[in-house]
Amino acid sequence: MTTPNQLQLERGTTIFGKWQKQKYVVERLLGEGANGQVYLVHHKREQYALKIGFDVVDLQAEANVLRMIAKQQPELYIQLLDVDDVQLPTGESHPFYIMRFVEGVTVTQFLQQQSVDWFPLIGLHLLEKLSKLHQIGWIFGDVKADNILVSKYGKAELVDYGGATEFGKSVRQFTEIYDRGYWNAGSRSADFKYDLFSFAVLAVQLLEPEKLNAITKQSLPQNRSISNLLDIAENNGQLKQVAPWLHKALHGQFVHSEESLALWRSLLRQHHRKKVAVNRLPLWLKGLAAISGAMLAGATFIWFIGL
Ligand SMILES: Nc1ncnc2c1ncn2[C@@H]1O[C@H](COP(=O)(O)OP(=O)(O)OP(=O)(O)O)[C@@H](O)[C@H]1O
Repeated sequence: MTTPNQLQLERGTTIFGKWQKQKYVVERLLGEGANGQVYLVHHKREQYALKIGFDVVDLQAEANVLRMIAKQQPELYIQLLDVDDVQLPTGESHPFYIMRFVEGVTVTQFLQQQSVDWFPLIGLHLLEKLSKLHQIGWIFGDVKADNILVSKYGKAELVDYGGATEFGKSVRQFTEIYDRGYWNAGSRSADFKYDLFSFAVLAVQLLEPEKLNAITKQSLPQNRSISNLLDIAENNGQLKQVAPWLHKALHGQFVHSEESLALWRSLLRQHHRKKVAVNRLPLWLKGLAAISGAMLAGATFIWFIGL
């Protein structure tokens, strides 16, 4: 049996479905993970993503989840076009399914290529998607950088619904550092707060990767806690802007998903207003503001050491 890292479909390979008799032509590999490989393919002049797996039961379960969510929440634009098996020239049979091709690069690459200033807007798009999923009683489960693709203008999409789980069930698939249990902050039972927690860890990871890495490497499992994450956030300008949101998400204090979305939006608006106000100041006033800022910092320092 071929193992995940042995399978390699060359450009131009034709995938012919055993049962549905549809034909797909491979363009290139989009990505791979523990459950399979995802290829860009074309079919009747349209581009799609084809996920080919190694375990029939796992892939079928994933396809069933996609089908269910697509039906219940059309606003997520999930498409499941075909589910079938293919017999490769090696004689081996593999299950596959066809879904919408999501354009973009991973969120980590996007922030590196553009700027971390895009993070609040990308975060908003993601929270909107998560909230749509929560509305129908499902969580995404495996919120992590590799499962977020970002295209032009910071438009973010979730890929890999393999971890999607109905409220109340045990989370089907998760990645350690984004997991609430890993931080001794709650169970692995699916509720909307689970996704929001992972999103908060993701925020810290995207903006302070080294500091987060140091904590996960150095601290003993029993000593890991959300205060480690909040301490990092306090000392980062971008994270500080959304600190009230991170605090609530990490403590599991949001009452529903829409509340979290509304808070993120209002923090974004506040930040935007501040930026606009500073940009509108005449140059001489900006200088004065900078000087008074420095004076304020100095005064605060003197006040501190005087105590
Ligand atoms: N619909 C899609 N459009 C474009 N790229 C995709 C799509 N689905 C998946 N990918 C790419 O393929 C990669 C691997 O896919 P996926 O995460 O589904 O595999 P996996 O085996 O379930 O991975 P993991 O082990 O992380 O769970 C993704 O990280 C993403 O880069």
